[in-house]
Amino acid sequence: MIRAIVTDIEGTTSDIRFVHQVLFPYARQHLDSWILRNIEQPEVVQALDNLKSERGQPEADTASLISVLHRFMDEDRKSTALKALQGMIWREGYLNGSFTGHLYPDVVPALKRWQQQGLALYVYSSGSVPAQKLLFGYSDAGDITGLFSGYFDTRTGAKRETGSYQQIASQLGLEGQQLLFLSDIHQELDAAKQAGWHTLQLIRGEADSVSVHPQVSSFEQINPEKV
Ligand SMILES: CSCCC(=O)C(=O)COP(=O)(O)O
Ligand SMILES: [Mg+2]
Repeated sequence: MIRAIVTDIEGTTSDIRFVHQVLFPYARQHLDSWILRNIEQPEVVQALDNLKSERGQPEADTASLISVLHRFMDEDRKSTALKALQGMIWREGYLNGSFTGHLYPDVVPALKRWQQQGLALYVYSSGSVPAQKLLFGYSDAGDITGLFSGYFDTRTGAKRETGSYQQIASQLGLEGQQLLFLSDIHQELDAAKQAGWHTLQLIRGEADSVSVHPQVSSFEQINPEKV
């Protein structure tokens, strides 16, 4: 029996185009000036120190770190340091009204229904936990953070690694068979399935004929009692 649902964001609750055509360009456009303006903020120092560690370059200067961050953005690298900094930059965009977090219209009614059924709801995304809270806190449907009991990001591990799902299950005190993971990416679902989780693939756009996971095109089609 499913006790908790863990959802991906990009391509699952929210349009990939919002992430790739709104959020990522905003971070790219503001990255250099934002870092230089905030270089002494402890969370920025921490993220840049983490980037130096990720790169094995403890002596790297700010200019070379900024250039690494641009390369990571070009490659859509799920670097924890980049994701932390993107989240900090997006905060300004949400607060100044540049954008709101996109949600497919079927998402909030389903989340509310599942919560009323007694299921606990969680998020697992490569976006940092603060970035996840911003997207759901300043979403098209207003602040829906109250629907979630917790958030996981790459600090728990990469989304295509089975160990990440074992780690999340252990932190939630649940068995894999009590957990359902929703994602658009079959490699992420493969990793979750390997950890014993139930899986459902969201097909919001292009078909995925290689996937072995059950597929739906909307949260409306999901009945957690029948997975
Ligand atoms: C918090 S929304 C931004 C998501 C993001 O930064 C990202 O890289 C999406 O990665 P995911 O693994 O969730 O597809
Ligand atoms: Mg996704």
